[in-house]
Amino acid sequence: MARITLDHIRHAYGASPQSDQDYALREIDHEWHDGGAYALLGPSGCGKTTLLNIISGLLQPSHGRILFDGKDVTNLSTQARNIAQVFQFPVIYDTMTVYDNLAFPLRNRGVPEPEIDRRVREMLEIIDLSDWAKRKAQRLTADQKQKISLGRGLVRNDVNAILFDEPLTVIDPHMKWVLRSQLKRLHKQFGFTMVYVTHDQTEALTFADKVVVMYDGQIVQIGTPAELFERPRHTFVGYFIGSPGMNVLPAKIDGSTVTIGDEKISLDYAPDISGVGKIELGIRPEFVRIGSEGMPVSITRIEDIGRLKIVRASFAGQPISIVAEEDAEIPSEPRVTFDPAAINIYADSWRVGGEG
Ligand SMILES: Nc1ncnc2c1ncn2[C@@H]1O[C@H](COP(=O)(O)OP(=O)(O)OP(=O)(O)O)[C@@H](O)[C@H]1O
Repeated sequence: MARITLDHIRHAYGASPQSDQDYALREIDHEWHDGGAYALLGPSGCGKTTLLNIISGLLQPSHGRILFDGKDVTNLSTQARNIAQVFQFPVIYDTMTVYDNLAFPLRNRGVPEPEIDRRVREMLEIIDLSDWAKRKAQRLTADQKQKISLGRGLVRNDVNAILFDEPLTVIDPHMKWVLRSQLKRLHKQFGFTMVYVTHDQTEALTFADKVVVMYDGQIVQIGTPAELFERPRHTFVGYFIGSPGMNVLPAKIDGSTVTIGDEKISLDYAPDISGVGKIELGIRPEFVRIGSEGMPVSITRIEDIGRLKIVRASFAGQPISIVAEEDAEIPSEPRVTFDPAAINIYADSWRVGGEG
């Protein structure tokens, strides 16, 4: 397995790019740990597949280098980089048996037959296809075929990294959950370096130790699920992670006092906002308390979601979401307070000040 260094990578699909907008990937400069499980998460078109293809060698970046364990592999093919890939749709040999499909990448590398047999049988157990080993792959369902693709990616233990591009799209919801848990277990057991592309936050947050959030051709934050929830570095991370997403309210700041409409909130620090245009306060709906204390709100709608309810309201002329316990009493003249430790201040969309 390898440590992956993305050394000042940029990529434009068109010739002679002029501005940032012409780049599918703007500058990316990061090092990913050997044995880490990373999820690349972001909306359609943000550059996830472009970055994955640069790591695998399917695409040469317009600028920068990619290194595996410090060795420059920018000009090496996928095969020479020794990468396993699992794509959105199954890539298997229909006319081979399930067993032979799994054995294929090992036979290709000259692994001795007894070792192949041991590893293929182990993988058949993991993907729950032992009873199907002797069947031709063409008779299988789409789910089962994709399980073979996953198995083919995981059966080799000599790869530098395993890359997954939305591999569970064709899998039914219950099986998705099962396979995701199995991937996580395999990662713990074998310590593969894994990079997993998805636009589904649940998938990213359950699979990865580190989630790489991408937006508009940039990595806006790399963090644990808890870090992304508690301290979103960019307002996009706040909106994108969490359901409902973070409340982001236009604000003004004077020293340590934030003003939203006519309401004033004191911080225990004075954010450095010199020379910045747009100021916003971010607070997650889980950290807004509703009751009879604090600043007035007017309620628009209440959505019951089981043990909790989501209150949609208007605060200082701005829409705001609040998560409350199912049995929380909401007074006829409701008011809100913000948990001071959960307030984030953003200057031109990037978080400023405060610890963490
Ligand atoms: N072969 C190509 N030629 C030109 N532009 C491309 C090509 N492939 C991707 N792009 C553009 O590059 C940008 C990033 O695309 P990319 O496929 O990497 O995003 P993504 O985050 O993987 O999206 P999705 O989730 O829809 O797959 C998009 O604006 C896309 O239109």
